[in-house]
Amino acid sequence: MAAKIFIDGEHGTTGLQIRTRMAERRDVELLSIPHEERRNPKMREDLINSADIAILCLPDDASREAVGMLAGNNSVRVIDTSTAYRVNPDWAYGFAEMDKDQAERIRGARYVANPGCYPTGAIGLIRPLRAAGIIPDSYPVTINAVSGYTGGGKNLIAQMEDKSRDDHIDAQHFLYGLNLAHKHVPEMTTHGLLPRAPIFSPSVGRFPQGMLVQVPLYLEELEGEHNQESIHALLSEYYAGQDIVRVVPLAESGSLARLNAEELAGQDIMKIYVFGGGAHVNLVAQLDNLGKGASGAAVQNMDLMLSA
Ligand SMILES: NC(=O)C1=CN([C@@H]2O[C@H](COP(=O)(O)OP(=O)(O)OC[C@H]3O[C@@H](n4cnc5c(N)ncnc54)[C@H](OP(=O)(O)O)[C@@H]3O)[C@@H](O)[C@H]2O)C=CC1
Ligand SMILES: CC(=O)N[C@@H](CCC(=O)OP(=O)(O)O)C(=O)O
Repeated sequence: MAAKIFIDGEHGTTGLQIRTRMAERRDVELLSIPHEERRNPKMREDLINSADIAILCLPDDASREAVGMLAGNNSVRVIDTSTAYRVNPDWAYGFAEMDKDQAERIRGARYVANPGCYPTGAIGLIRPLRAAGIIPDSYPVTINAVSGYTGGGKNLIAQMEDKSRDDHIDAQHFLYGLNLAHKHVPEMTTHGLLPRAPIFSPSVGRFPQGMLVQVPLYLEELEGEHNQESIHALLSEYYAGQDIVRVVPLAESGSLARLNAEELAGQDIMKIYVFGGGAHVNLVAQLDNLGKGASGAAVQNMDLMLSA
């Protein structure tokens, strides 16, 4: 029998992309809410409680409200794409490749918190080196990133595209999160296995989908003797045996003069590059903020849960 899936927030940016990815599938039955009823609490509550898996594509507060609608229900499983539960130990963190047992945790979980787009890149770069003891506790980790503007949902999309709005943004590229307290920092710290918060500086470019996340490192400050090759070998081994997170061979990355933030738009994979050489390396993750950074990961997690 087809599994019943309800996407609460199906008319938003992340929800629509999940719906598109499931359109041709016969193994799932999508329970749908009409656009004009999308904020109707009674209808949402009925649909959430009728699903095998509810995928929440809502702002944090609305996600918490949706989870509250499941009081007394012990069967519906939840994937939440918001920030609300990402560092909650009762929820499995939905980044299947982040360590060897994570896919199994997701498969067996009732509650799965889908990672943020920036944390997917940052954790993907940092966690293997922290797990191996190569980035010491004292290392001052910094993360710089650029996202496509769909990362800000319907509101930012309208601000970027609609010139008639009072709050129209005409910049080609802007920094934000200038107080260095972006909502993703706790998630990067926890799942990056960092003993203190990294400095995270996000930015947005005038392109809809795509993302680059950079973690530059001083090799001499790492634990043990390291060079570009040894860091690359460690990451390659860490991500061996699956094909969603791909470590780009040094021969390929070494021949690049530029890296395009939009390269993986429309794809659900993430590529990891080890640039640099000499005294420094720059670890870079390239992904689609709506792919492995949101909707692609949600569908991957749903598939894991359905395979339990
Ligand atoms: N966009 C991205 O790249 C990523 C987004 N996320 C997260 O995914 C979640 C959804 O984001 P995104 O799709 O970008 O946002 P959007 O603003 O594009 O979509 C959110 C949807 O939720 C609906 N909604 C808002 N409040 C309520 C409510 N109280 N009850 C029912 N429906 C409601 C909105 O309705 P209305 O049309 O009326 O506003 C809209 O359809 C957020 O938590 C976001 O942080 C995570 C990773 C990446
Ligand atoms: C470009 C942009 O605005 N991006 C969003 C994060 C996108 C994302 O990962 O969303 P959640 O963590 O909210 O689920 C932001 O910085 O708030």
